[in-house]
Amino acid sequence: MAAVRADTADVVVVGLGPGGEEAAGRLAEAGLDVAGVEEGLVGGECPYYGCIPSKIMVRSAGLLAEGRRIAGHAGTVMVHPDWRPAARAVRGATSDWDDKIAVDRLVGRGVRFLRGSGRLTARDEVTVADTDGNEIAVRARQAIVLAVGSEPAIPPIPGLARTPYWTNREAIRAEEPPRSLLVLGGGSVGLELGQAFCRFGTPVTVVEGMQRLLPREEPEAHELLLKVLTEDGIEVHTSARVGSVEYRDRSGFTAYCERGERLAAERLLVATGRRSDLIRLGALAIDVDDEAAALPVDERLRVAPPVGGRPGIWALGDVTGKGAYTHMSMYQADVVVRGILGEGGPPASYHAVPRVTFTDPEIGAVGLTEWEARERELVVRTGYADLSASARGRTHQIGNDGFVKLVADMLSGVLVGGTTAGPYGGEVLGALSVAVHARVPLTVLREQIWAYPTFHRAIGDALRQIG
Ligand SMILES: Cc1cc2nc3c(=O)[nH]c(=O)nc-3n(C[C@H](O)[C@H](O)[C@H](O)COP(=O)(O)OP(=O)(O)OC[C@H]3O[C@@H](n4cnc5c(N)ncnc54)[C@H](O)[C@@H]3O)c2cc1C
Ligand SMILES: NC(=O)c1ccc[n+]([C@@H]2O[C@H](COP(=O)([O-])OP(=O)(O)OC[C@H]3O[C@@H](n4cnc5c(N)ncnc54)[C@H](O)[C@@H]3O)[C@@H](O)[C@H]2O)c1
Repeated sequence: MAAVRADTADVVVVGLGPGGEEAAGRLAEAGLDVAGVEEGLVGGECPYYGCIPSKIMVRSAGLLAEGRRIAGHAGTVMVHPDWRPAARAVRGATSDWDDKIAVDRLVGRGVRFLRGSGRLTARDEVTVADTDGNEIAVRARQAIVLAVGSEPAIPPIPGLARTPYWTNREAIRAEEPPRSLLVLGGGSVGLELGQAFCRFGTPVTVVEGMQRLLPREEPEAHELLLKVLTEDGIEVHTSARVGSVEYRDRSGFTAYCERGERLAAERLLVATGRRSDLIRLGALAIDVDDEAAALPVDERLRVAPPVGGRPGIWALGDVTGKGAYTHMSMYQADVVVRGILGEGGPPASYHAVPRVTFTDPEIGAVGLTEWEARERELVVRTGYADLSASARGRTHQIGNDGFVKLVADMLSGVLVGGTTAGPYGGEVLGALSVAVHARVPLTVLREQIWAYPTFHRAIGDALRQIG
């Protein structure tokens, strides 16, 4: 067995996804000796298997959909989908899943890069094992940052584990669209990728266990998506539990639902959420329950503060369970960096977390849903505006489905949440995000002039309903 080498650093960052890379780079630029540990690709899920390649696929699919909308509005056009340019663009954006550019960028910022799997082996120590079995035990003088992200959570459905199912990773690397696709999970991954493949000609079936698609968002978002996805040709099953899964080389996958449906497809995409592996991380070494769903953090993202000369332990990104988004990981990285450098500044605040599901129409949302606001016993009033009935909706014509829904707390007189669904729904969200984040008083918002005829003008229409 190879000997364990010993090393020290001011800061050890474990996991170099969007947040870990940002934190490591900034701390090194501030003059600290930073060891950055990554077992996969520097940059993490987002640039190689998540946000970026999936949005390239969504954009290519969106072009096809727009092309098909020309008929009856602006002439005639023959649309022949071709997956190859989309796959080529994905390969280009990911450098064919090679992180050399990212590693060079990181090292250029002054980070000492260690390729390997990091495991907590003491309160102040991370042991890094490379694929050859070599180990380095790195003792942190000042801080350890845990930024290990998440991986797909695979439900324990009988038969599933033995099959060659896809997760987002295989779907993103697809060299051709499947002949047919069964999607398990009607969340962001399942709906974005399902709709994209559908528009390239794949018959798609979505199976969602809860009553609604995007169950954490407003019910109106589900209603809208159910309508447009069904119009796209996607078969949607909600409140559907898959009891078992079978796979045969010739016929592909068959999923047997508990209420009797038998669903067959060439490919099965499992998109049922994410999990973080705290056992593999060695969380017990820092007295954290390694069966927990996330690392417990305080408002400064500390798992354990620095005490008695021992380094502080910080966490950021998906592993904190505060919202699995790249912007969350980057936001938390800023709080962590300020904490380690002793710069002060505001703690983390989650009252205005924005999120966008990049279906067509896009579902943007920020802050609380109506249900969440009522659960908190706020004095809730809501406003709703239908985009297709707005001036911009009427000029936009086909593809104008969408709505704006606002959630106000009348006691504090501010918006506490909202949803902007529709064409460019994620962009329209910007205005609402500012209002919820900055707690702009309703009295001030009501005086705002909303440009005519824009989609965001529907925010003004919905505000009038709140009164
Ligand atoms: C298909 C898909 C689409 C998405 N689209 C969007 C989107 O449009 N917008 C958005 O905001 N978010 C999106 N997300 C979510 C986003 O990708 C994640 O929230 C984000 O990547 C999380 O960043 P992170 O820094 O927490 O960690 P990750 O990106 O998960 O990176 C963690 C890194 O740590 C490494 N690691 C793990 N354990 C160890 C260890 N023990 N030792 C060493 N290294 C380790 C991993 O290899 C990985 O590189 C999408 C996700 C998916 C799957
Ligand atoms: N545009 C974006 O920002 C974006 C895009 C993709 C992913 N993400 C992030 O990645 C995370 C993971 O995405 P995801 O879509 O895998 O997870 P998700 O949690 O958003 O959705 C998973 C869905 O699967 C359902 N489900 C769970 N178990 C099931 C089962 N056995 N049978 C049927 N349905 C089941 C859940 O009810 C849920 O609706 C998201 O939560 C999000 O934070 C973000």
